[in-house]
Amino acid sequence: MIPKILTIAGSDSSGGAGIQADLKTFQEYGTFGFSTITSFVTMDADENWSHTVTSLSTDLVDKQLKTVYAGAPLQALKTGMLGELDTIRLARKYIDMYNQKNIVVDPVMACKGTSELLQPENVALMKELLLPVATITTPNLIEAGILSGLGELATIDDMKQAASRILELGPKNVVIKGGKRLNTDKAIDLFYDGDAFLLLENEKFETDYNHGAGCTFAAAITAGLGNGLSVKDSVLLAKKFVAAAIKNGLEINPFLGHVWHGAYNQAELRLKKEKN
Ligand SMILES: Nc1ncnc2c1ncn2[C@@H]1O[C@H](COP(=O)(O)OP(=O)(O)O)[C@@H](O)[C@H]1O
Ligand SMILES: Cc1ncc(COP(=O)(O)O)c(C=O)c1O
Repeated sequence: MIPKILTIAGSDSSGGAGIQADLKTFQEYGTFGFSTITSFVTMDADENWSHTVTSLSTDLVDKQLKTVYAGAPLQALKTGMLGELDTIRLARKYIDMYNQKNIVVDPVMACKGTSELLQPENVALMKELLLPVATITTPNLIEAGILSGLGELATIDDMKQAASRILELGPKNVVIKGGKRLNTDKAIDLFYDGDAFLLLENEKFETDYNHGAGCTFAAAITAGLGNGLSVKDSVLLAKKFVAAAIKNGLEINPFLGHVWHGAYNQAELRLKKEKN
């Protein structure tokens, strides 16, 4: 049976991040995507692409979750941008009610290109209710600094310290995305399962077309878990998947460029075609 995967996240109408990134990625992984939308992120072209986040009522979130969980069990769940505080409570309620496994918590706190934090008051509740049940959490460098309480992270050693602190909050695994922000030649992420640190590296691409990279990476890990891969293998494959998506990023509008979620499979297909 095809793995069923749910994303509880915000909608990015521009198509690169949020729910849109998640569903595209789930599909690329051959899994069946479900969604519960928590909020809408809209961007204003007259205001230099400034972001506005409008949250959905908790009642509507509840109705979506009821719909999703009415069917058979879900093999994996990803959380992204969470709207109201009650939405976080609801997510936890459904996780407990349906004994949900394979939970990826992407602790989305800000959109790329904006320094302003999105719903900072959510961070405390996410720490309290979602991180303790997470199979893995996927903070970027800024989010890892905030979750760990260590502030600015500048080195791999800083990332290791942050990873240890984040694991104390309850998730079974953590991957901190050094990505473009870490001052290294390669794009380096740090995976930690409580036993050993593993550095994941790939070429750092010179591109600004990276909108949606974080969502795509977390969605790929979720779909890997849903497909039955181990946590480590899911992370290793997701790193390749998102690297291809960034390498083949697309100019979408005058303000930003998106990762191309279909790039990894298209490259595979091309290779297969060339072999035949
Ligand atoms: N310029 C880049 N070249 C290669 N990989 C990158 C680049 N920027 C980010 N990545 C990778 O993309 C994934 C998402 O990271 P990042 O963009 O930092 O997340 P977020 O969108 O949450 O800030 C990570 O695996 C990171 O290493
Ligand atoms: C709904 C939503 N979720 C998450 C993000 C974070 O995106 P990224 O994957 O680029 O970090 C954004 C950014 O615009 C968004 O609109």
